Amino acid sequence: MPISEPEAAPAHGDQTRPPLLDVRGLRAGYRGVDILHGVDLTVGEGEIVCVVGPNGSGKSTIFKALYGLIDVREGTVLFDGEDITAYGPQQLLTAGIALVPQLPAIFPAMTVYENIELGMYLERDRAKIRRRIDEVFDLFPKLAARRTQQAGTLSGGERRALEIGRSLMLQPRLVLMDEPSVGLSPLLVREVFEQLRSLRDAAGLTFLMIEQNARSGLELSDRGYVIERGRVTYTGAGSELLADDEVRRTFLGVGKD
Ligand SMILES: Nc1ncnc2c1ncn2[C@@H]1O[C@H](COP(=O)(O)OP(=O)(O)OP(=O)(O)O)[C@@H](O)[C@H]1O
Repeated sequence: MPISEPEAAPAHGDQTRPPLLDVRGLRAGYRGVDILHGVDLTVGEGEIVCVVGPNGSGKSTIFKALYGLIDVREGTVLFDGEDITAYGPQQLLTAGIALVPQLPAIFPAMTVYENIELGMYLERDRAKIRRRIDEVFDLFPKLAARRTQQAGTLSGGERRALEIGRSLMLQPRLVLMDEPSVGLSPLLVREVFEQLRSLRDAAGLTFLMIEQNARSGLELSDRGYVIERGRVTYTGAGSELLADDEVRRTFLGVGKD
């Protein structure tokens, strides 16, 4: 639906509580040029929210600004009510926000177990690390079965699961995912999103992702935002956006039925 209309209630997330992530009037860019022109975006606890938009519309810039990799020039970012606008990556991790990058970030010659362990590389308490790895393996039985296998031998979907699993070592509440579908077949994309849903259900996690693949991103998320030229132009439940003629024509290359 167009941004001027009231936002649809998401299928998940407690609407009686303030959003877990509340981005207001975000303005950011590179050198003297603004790329984001006042982006508003919320993510409720337990939601899977996806940001889609054409190439160069500013999706990655939103993540860079949220993750403290570029300066926020105007606007605020609240996380569970805490002002995290100026936080850098380490502070964000401590606050409970993890980032799963788009580029493959596994160490192929190390085992699955060792790769997961790296998610807590600053921790010295071995017993604590082992406990947490067991908890992560409980959430990812397929990885648990491959704990001694070299990570380089995993399938694309399993590698993505490994990256997500490692990001959970520090027990984040919100996981930012940069294009989870990149490099995966449609079947594996579905598998990864199903994994996100079960993590949401089993561990109460919340996900915000950016996706170039607008169709699968919107199909598989609770709610979506469409970004065009650094502004939110549509928002609503993923299914509503997919059914919207204008969104379909503009982003999905589908004519009016
Ligand atoms: N480091 C940078 N320096 C200058 N301009 C940049 C930089 N990174 C991105 N841009 C510009 O900012 C704009 C938005 O880029 P961004 O990567 O956020 O878009 P995107 O929506 O993620 O695109 P894509 O879907 O192609 O990944 C583009 O015009 C891009 O050229």
